[in-house]
Amino acid sequence: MPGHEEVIGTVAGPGEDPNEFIFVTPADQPIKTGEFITYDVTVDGESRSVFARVTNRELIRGLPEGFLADPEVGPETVAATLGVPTDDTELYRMTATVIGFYNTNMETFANPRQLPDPGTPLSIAPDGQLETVLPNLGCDTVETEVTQLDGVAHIGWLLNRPERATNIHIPIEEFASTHLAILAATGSGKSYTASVLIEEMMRPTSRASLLVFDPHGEYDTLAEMQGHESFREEDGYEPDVVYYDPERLQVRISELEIGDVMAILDNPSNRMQDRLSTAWRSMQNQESETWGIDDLMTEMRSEFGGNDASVGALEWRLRRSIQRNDLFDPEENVPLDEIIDPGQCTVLQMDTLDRRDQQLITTVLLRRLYRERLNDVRGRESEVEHPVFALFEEGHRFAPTSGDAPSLGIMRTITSEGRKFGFGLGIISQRPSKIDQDVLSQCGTQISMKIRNPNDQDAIKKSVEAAGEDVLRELPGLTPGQAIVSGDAMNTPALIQVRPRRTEHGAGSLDVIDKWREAYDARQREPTRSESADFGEGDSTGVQSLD
Ligand SMILES: Nc1ncnc2c1ncn2[C@@H]1O[C@H](COP(=O)(O)OP(=O)(O)OP(=O)(O)O)[C@@H](O)[C@H]1O
Repeated sequence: MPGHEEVIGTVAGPGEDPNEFIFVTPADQPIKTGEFITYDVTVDGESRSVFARVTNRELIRGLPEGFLADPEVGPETVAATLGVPTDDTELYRMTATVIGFYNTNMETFANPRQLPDPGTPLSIAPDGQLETVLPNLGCDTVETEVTQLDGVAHIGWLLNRPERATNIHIPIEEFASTHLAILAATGSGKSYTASVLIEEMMRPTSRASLLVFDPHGEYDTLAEMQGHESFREEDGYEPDVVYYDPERLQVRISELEIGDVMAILDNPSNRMQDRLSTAWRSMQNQESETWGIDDLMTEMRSEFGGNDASVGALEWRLRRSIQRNDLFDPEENVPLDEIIDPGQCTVLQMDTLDRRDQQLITTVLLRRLYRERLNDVRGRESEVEHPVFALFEEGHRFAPTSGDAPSLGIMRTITSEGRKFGFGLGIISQRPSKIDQDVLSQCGTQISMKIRNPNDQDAIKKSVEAAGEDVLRELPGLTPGQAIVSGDAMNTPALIQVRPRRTEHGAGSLDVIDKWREAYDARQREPTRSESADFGEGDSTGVQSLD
């Protein structure tokens, strides 16, 4: 309450936008843009603390005549309220946007639809209140102790405040059901932030069922959660971290849909497409789910005759692209019960698979999981009887704006429908402009970090409606680990410092200079070939042996 907190400035008058007001503050008040301030107003006869965000800051020297929007509030009044002398005082002219007062019935902000009167004293919003009202935690009082709530993820603290002064806990259920996007340029802390959230989701209070699609092998160190005391509970809980290596990733051929097969085959002619679709459909209508390319060819020949040129050409392509690729198998499929379990984080390591194979295994796995979630919610027998959250590194690879990624269709389906079936997706990407707009705009919670590329900034602005221009202006200036959190998990966007990981971070870039120096030193210590030969070691050259 402003009455209890130190006054840091005074309202001068309205700003340009209907929700904006201008206030002045002396230079010794370190108010940064993005800071949350508060003032009291009476709404329907009740005194309310309204929160506002500082969006702009300009230095003004002295108090020019006519500066204040309301002529009734003279410079002396402002200066007197601030307790500073009027002569030679440096003042800042600040712009703030009203967020609203926290309505404990609606459990979110309500806009009072009236700007503060000129002369209204302003205070810095108290840390404890911000912890309760900034994230969408559904608290019914601003005094709630958020660390006591179940299912919250401690992601970090407000950037404008001292370290750990205003901790931000976001509701896991919100981002895990209405999807998440983590967007940032390379090296800005995407996989670090994703790992922080994984850690939070795997703690004893949440025990999530997570699947990480990892095309680069960046999540090796999550295994440290096993045996780490922050993740253990007295009832015996400890997260299970399972690494699934590429050799174990297999797709049963009958799980492929005709669209997937067309994407695998190089540009088949219309006639080939026609032949293949007919035969594929008849195979899918069979009872057996374990058939291979030989069975498919038998079917095609019986339909179109053994001498059909298109059938011959298809056979060659099918054998080359499917039969000889270890990813596909007439029988084997990744068993869902090996990769999905509550309290289990499975990392699907796809680093040795090419892009097309990564997309195909992803397509088929997502389709199977979605089917099982649908069955579960509809009361039918299901292999996956609990919600699932799947996280995608290089999200633009699986849901690209252009190209023919077979995974795009199922990614769109899950982002638009998954919420109803307890299936959430997290898309991580350094190229937001290369992610399908439908998929990106369905990601309800966004964590945006440093992004300089103008196209990527535009993509974020378009899809991250919740963040607002003034907050997004910060994007290019962020440093690694700093982020804007916005969307469903927040009542209003906030600029945060992501907390340090509990486990080691394994995805840092190589320390090139150290590696060169080490390699050079190692090379210096090796005996040269001629020295080895002198000592009778290793291969000697023909010339030396003749000597
Ligand atoms: N919250 C943080 N606290 C401390 N250090 C951090 C934080 N976030 C990122 N870093 C540092 O920044 C480095 C890069 O982070 P990270 O590997 O997550 O980047 P990235 O955006 O995933 O990069 P890439 O696109 O190359 O995978 C980390 O190795 C770490 O040193």
